Amino acid sequence: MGIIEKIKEIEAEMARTQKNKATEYHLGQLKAKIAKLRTQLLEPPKGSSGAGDGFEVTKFGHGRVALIGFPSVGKSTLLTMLTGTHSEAASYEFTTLTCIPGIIHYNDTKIQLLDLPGIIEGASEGKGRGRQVIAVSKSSDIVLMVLDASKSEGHRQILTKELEAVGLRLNKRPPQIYFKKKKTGGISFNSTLSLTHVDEKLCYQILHEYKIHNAEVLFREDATVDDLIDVIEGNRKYMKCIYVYNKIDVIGIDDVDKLARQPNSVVISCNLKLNLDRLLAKMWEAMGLVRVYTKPQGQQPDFSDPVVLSADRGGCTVEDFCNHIHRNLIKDVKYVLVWGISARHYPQHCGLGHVLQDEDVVQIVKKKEREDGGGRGRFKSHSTAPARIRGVHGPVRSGFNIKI
Ligand SMILES: Nc1nc2c(ncn2[C@@H]2O[C@H](COP(=O)(O)OP(=O)(O)OP(=O)(O)O)[C@@H](O)[C@H]2O)c(=O)[nH]1
Ligand SMILES: [K+]
Ligand SMILES: [Mg+2]
Repeated sequence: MGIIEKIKEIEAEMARTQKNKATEYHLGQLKAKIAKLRTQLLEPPKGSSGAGDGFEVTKFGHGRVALIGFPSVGKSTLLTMLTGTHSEAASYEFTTLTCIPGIIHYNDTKIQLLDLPGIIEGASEGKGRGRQVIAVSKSSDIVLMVLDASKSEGHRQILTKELEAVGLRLNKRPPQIYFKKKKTGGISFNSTLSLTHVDEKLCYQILHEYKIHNAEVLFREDATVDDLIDVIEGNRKYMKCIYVYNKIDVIGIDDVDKLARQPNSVVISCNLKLNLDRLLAKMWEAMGLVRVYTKPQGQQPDFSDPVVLSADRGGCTVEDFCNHIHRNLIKDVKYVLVWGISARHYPQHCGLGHVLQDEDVVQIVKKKEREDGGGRGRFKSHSTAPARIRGVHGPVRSGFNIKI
């Protein structure tokens, strides 16, 4: 029996089993069995490199966004609109057969947008190009799930299930469960609060299913069996997802309003060019990119070319910033001067651990080098730059006046 058949069989058994206190251990065990099989399913076949079939597109820019959706929801139309790169669009399904990259220029950064073939129910088990599409979406920073506003709301659930089946967790944070395998000592099970979904016995059973007999488990929230399995599997990818409802030109205003009010959702129309700026703003926000402008000593900051950092990819500290500029720079840095949202006063003297925020300005002060203006006190008395009020003032550069 193949892996998919085994999964189907267990799913059928779960559907047959009534949910109650007496069956919860058995159901938990079945869930773990399915999770293990799904992980097996994800292992690339021997001798293959994973995605394959022209789907490996070189990463480019400061972040990567994948367009995931059923066929003919308008993914390719959207890529063409946002990037200017042409991707064939047509009224028949599966027009796009491979991965097509484009570049969005936004807020002085470059974001790689990937158009992908449509996926359908069963994609996680290899239907259509599901496996390749999913591999590419895992390689991206966020997902735009493109949906046809005129079609069933159920599509969103189906796609979410497909992505969950391969270990993607959309708009969720990792469960607050500490888990560490040990060599000896048995299993220690603890929690910082009273649990309503999992007890010691159930936890033991799940661990047993994974042949884990020595481990430390600490629940820091009232997590579920699924959460526990996610933590044990350890291969889940937590990603932001924006639900993009396209084609609002063909539905009524009441329906548009309902869709627009859902969390993490944007309603658009490619045909009428409606709300695309809102989509870009949401996408940007979800990516959490941090632009840092460097200010050479004695000169105005260079506002044309930010160093782009990200908390998810590499971190946003002063140290990350320095390493971004040059990997040997760090040993010469005495401290840095920071202007912007992360600074309490301008300029703030900061060490390597200081966490930078979007649109901060940084001047590096090297060892054996005098800082700007000959000293902190004097510099401070000259710095009158007002803190930027988001959304009211323009970007920091316009309201920013650094005395040099
Ligand atoms: N009414 C309307 N139609 C749209 C809109 N955007 C795209 N379409 C149409 O929807 C059809 C499918 O568009 P595509 O861009 O090919 O969709 P896709 O998701 O890339 O499709 P596949 O590559 O086949 O998965 C085309 O006929 C488009 O013209 C829109 O905002 N409103
Ligand atoms: K199409
Ligand atoms: Mg397409």
